[in-house]
Amino acid sequence: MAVARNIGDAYASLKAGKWERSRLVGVEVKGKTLAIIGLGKVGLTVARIANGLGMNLIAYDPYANPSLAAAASVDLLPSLAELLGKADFLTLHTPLIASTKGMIGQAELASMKPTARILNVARGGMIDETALLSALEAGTIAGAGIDVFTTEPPVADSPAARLIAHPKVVATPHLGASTVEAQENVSIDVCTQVLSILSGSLPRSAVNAPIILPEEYRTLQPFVLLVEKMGSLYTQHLARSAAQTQSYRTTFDVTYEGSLATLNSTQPLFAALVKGLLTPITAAETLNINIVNAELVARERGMRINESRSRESGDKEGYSSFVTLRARRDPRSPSASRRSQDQYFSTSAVAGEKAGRPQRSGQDTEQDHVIAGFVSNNTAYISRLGRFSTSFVPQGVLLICRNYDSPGKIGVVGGRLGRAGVNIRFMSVAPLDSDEGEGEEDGVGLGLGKVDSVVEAGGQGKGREKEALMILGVDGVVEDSVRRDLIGEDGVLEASVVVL
Ligand SMILES: NC(=O)C1=CN([C@@H]2O[C@H](COP(=O)(O)OP(=O)(O)OC[C@H]3O[C@@H](n4cnc5c(N)ncnc54)[C@H](O)[C@@H]3O)[C@@H](O)[C@H]2O)C=CC1
Ligand SMILES: O=C(O)C(=O)COP(=O)(O)O
Repeated sequence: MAVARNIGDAYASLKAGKWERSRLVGVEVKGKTLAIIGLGKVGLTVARIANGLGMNLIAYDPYANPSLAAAASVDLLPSLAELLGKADFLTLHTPLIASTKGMIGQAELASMKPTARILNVARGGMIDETALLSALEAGTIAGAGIDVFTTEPPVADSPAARLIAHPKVVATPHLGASTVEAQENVSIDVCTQVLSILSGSLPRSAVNAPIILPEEYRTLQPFVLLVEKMGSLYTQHLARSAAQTQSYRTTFDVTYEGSLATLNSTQPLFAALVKGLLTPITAAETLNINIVNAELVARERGMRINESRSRESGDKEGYSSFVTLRARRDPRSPSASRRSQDQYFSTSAVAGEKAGRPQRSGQDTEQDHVIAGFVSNNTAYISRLGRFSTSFVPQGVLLICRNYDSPGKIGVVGGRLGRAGVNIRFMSVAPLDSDEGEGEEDGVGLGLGKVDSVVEAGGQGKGREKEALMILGVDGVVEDSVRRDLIGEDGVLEASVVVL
């Protein structure tokens, strides 16, 4: 605003005792084109404010999130060259890195309108100070607003110092973040993040992690919880044995479907999966898993995690985003060996690809264990557990029973828990998934270290009867003696207790 209305020059002139109204006529920003280089946190904030001022918004940022840009009414252009010729105001909001250093030099300035005004409040060095000075003097650029310089404070007589002295330049001594509120917010942000990382949550803005914008982070958050619970449920309920789990031979295919597939980064989900898989079998103090170290931890544990995305399935079970975790126990199985070692750690499979979609029915191998889930109203739900279709909130202590789908089972389980004084918070009966055949063992169950959930099989002789799962959310502890009592001809085939 100061550059558009010649505030710096006007201020100096008036203080010098002059009254120069006609020399200091400015321009409106309304209806003008604001070109933004770098549509990150600051760039997007600038765009939203400028939108309110009635400006047309264009941006160049090869890594920007197109949906966030569209939501802020910003037209993302494919090249810097296309952007420059259209700009009435050009504002830079990138970091100073190799690709941005000197990005606006003599040639770029020459390609701009002579009425254009340039702002750099990001980092000194992105605009060539000597070239800008010449363009202002030649009248091929109308004005500049500069908060940051190649050397701070600028050396006397340097191009930066001459820019500061130039009447067409509004200059400030790196004051972008210098407000009472910003300093307070920065302090709060730092403390909040230190606290959250120390308590085991994901870092939101680590410098050595991908950029995840706050909007994206909010979308991801409930899925982070879902995926962590899916991993934990897998380890506690579906992994076949502690020995196999601890050696982590298992290969995991995790598929994000629907709107989740459009996210820039799924690294928080990857980290949550690793954390969930390890939580039930790892000492708490070694569990500080986050987006920075998750891939390393997975590699060290020999876990093979293949992420893929699919934009399809928006209508799957009525939810717009869906996560499927498929565990393949033998990485050398035919389906696994098709992928190269490197691809196991791929975190960027092609959006819309069909390859990563969970394969159903006939294509499930015996060894594959499947857990699927979705988020509704910010709450995570499990929609498939092993061979069974279900819908429950994965939280707290759960007693999971596999039984023949015949009358009386609920009474047996309810009665035994009642006698043990265990309160049932909710119960969900899960039939076989419609794609599943009957009578196959699904390998449910397994006792795992920290979680007291040894499973025993009973009544195996009736293999042709249809089965179902009973999932009970309970308050407090289910003693192992109670769990064992449930297993038998009249009750259930398997029972396990998981803590989520
Ligand atoms: N003057 C001051 O006091 C302040 C300056 N800053 C500076 O503002 C800049 C932006 O900060 P944030 O928005 O928080 O950063 P950010 O990391 O959220 O956004 C930077 C954006 O630049 C984009 N980018 C990276 N390389 C690019 C390239 N070659 N061409 C086009 N776009 C590219 C990235 O994709 C990203 O969207 C930083 O340099 C920061 O240090 C930030 C706050 C205060
Ligand atoms: O946050 C930034 O990038 C800044 O440039 C702010 O700098 P400061 O913290 O005021 O020294």
